[in-house]
Amino acid sequence: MKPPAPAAPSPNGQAGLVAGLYGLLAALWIALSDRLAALVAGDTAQLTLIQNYKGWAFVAITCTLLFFLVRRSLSRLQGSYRALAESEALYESLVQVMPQCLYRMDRESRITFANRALERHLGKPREAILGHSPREVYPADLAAKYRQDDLRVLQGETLNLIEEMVSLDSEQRKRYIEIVKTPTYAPDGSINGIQGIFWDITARKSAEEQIEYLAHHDPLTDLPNRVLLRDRFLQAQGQAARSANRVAILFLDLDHFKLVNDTLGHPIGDRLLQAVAERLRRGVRETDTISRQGGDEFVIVLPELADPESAGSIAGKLMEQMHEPVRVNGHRLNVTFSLGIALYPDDGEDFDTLMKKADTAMYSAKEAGRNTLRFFTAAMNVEAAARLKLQNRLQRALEKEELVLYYQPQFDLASGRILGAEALLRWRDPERGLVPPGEFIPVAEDTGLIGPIGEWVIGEACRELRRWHEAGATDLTMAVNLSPVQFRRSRLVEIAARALQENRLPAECLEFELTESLLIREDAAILETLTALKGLGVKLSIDDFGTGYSSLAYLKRFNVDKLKIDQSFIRELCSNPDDEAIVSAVITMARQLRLRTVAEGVENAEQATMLRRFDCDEVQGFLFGRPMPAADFQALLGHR
Ligand SMILES: Nc1nc2c(ncn2[C@@H]2O[C@H](COP(=O)(O)O[C@H]3[C@@H](O)[C@H](n4cnc5c(=O)[nH]c(N)nc54)O[C@@H]3COP(=O)(O)O)[C@@H](O)[C@H]2O)c(=O)[nH]1
Repeated sequence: MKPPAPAAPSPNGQAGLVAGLYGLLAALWIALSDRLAALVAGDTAQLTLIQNYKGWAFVAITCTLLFFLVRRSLSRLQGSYRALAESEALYESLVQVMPQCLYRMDRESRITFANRALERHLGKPREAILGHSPREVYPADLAAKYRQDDLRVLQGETLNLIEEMVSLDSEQRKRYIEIVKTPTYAPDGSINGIQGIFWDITARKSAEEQIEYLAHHDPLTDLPNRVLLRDRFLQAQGQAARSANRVAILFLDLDHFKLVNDTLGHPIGDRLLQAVAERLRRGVRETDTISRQGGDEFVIVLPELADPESAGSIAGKLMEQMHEPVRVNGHRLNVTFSLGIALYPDDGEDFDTLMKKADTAMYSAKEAGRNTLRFFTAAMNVEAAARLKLQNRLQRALEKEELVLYYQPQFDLASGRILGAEALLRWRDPERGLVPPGEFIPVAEDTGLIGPIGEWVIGEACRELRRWHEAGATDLTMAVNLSPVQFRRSRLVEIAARALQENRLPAECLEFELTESLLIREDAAILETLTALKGLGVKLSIDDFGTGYSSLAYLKRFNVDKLKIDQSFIRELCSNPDDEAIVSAVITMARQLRLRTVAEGVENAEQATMLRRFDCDEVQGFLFGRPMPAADFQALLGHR
């Protein structure tokens, strides 16, 4: 917008006023002075005298008048000069200290004014800027863009121009600026140039870009997140709809990742996720999108697939890629995952439906034993609904006191004396009756419910053992199963110590059954917990011995007391020479290491006879007694 002209007194008007006043005074003097002199003079001599002096009087009066008028004008002018100088100084100081870059240009885009901020921005002194045009400062494409904008301003098409542009600073780095350009006007109102003010918004721009990136990526793995994945799926869906191809959604969940997190700690878990992300990246095409959904879940969108089999073979390759263990901080971790596949348009049209179905298929792969893949089928929906229901109901089972412990007796093989029992969890579900632990413990581990459930099991097993001791069976022991997940989540040592103290039980009559998978992890926290448990005086045994890992080093490191030979070796002990050899070897080795042995799953007398021949210390199995409710176990004790 053209600026309004400042309101100043007109010089012609001022001069005309002075001349008019003077003319009026002179005319009045000429017309009236002689008459006035004749009127006031008493005689001719007096009149002559007055006439002699009246000319001088006129000069004196007009000089005085001129003096005051000129002085008034000059002091006004001086005031204006002073005000102008002050405003000029103010303007100059503001313009020079302002952080924004300010410049003026003529119609040919030659810079006629530049403030210090612009000098700093360009890294050049004012002399090197003035008289030059952006063409000499910026690369051709940038200068051309600036000139285009300038022409619009010069034509008055766009008077104010605010836009984000790219500029180059003194080190030729790309900077983002926001700029306002307005025309400048000559006194006759014509546009004679451009003035521009711009400021650096690079920091804001990169913060915006960072926010934008974070909104679409997973910070741990740098992979796209669900938001970006949805976008990519929509693009792939559009292409597939045109080409009559398919899009596959692969839902991957690492097997036993919780265990890694819970036993080796979150930093190792994070590194593992990063390593897995890297391997997945290597296993897919540029056009495929891998994303992390959070936790240990990854989702891959495969666009433009000709047939469902292609999705299966890509998924198979990804699984093969995991065969090589992942090395993290000196740990060699075997990584497998369960993978579910849903296809567009076969299994659904929209992203959310397909994600849900791929997730359901992944769960089905987990249930099928993990480290496998499943395509979605309609029957899986029914299973998924059942699993969700189980999760919700298990949450309430503990509060509603629906969990119970059964006790399976353990015997000294040589004497047949009852030594104690293993506490085995059951869920007395009002809908389904007695539910075995295998059906709900994995769900409890997945949801974190194993913490409170495990705490209740330890407390209840100790209360029951107290009852037996009070009934006189003070030599009996109680074995309790521990889930590896309980090791990091709950305060295991504190819980065990409290249960023993509240029930006034000696620590050595409580035994924790641990899995081999827990012990092979070289984790300081696990070692610390096990050492503290041993410090309390409780016993440790290794459950399902022989089915897990072949490293026996942990037997020494964790100071265990007992090996429980897995029932899979006992089942065919009398008919399979391999099982016979394994059981015999384990018992011999345990004896050398001064560890006790328990054979579990003993179902017939032949097995018991052979175990006796091998000098096995203890037995547990249906031959001697099934897991039973507390009342039945107490009755059993009454008959000893
Ligand atoms: N973290 C926790 N895990 C628990 C708890 N309670 C049980 N469990 C785990 O569930 C597994 C299965 O237990 P269950 O279904 O009770 O089976 C036990 C016995 O019933 C069964 N058994 C015993 N003798 C025989 C036999 O002669 N034949 C035969 N076919 N089965 C038999 O073996 C299971 C006991 O095994 P183990 O623990 O290895 O001694 C169970 O293995 C636990 O892992 C719990 O409170 N917390």
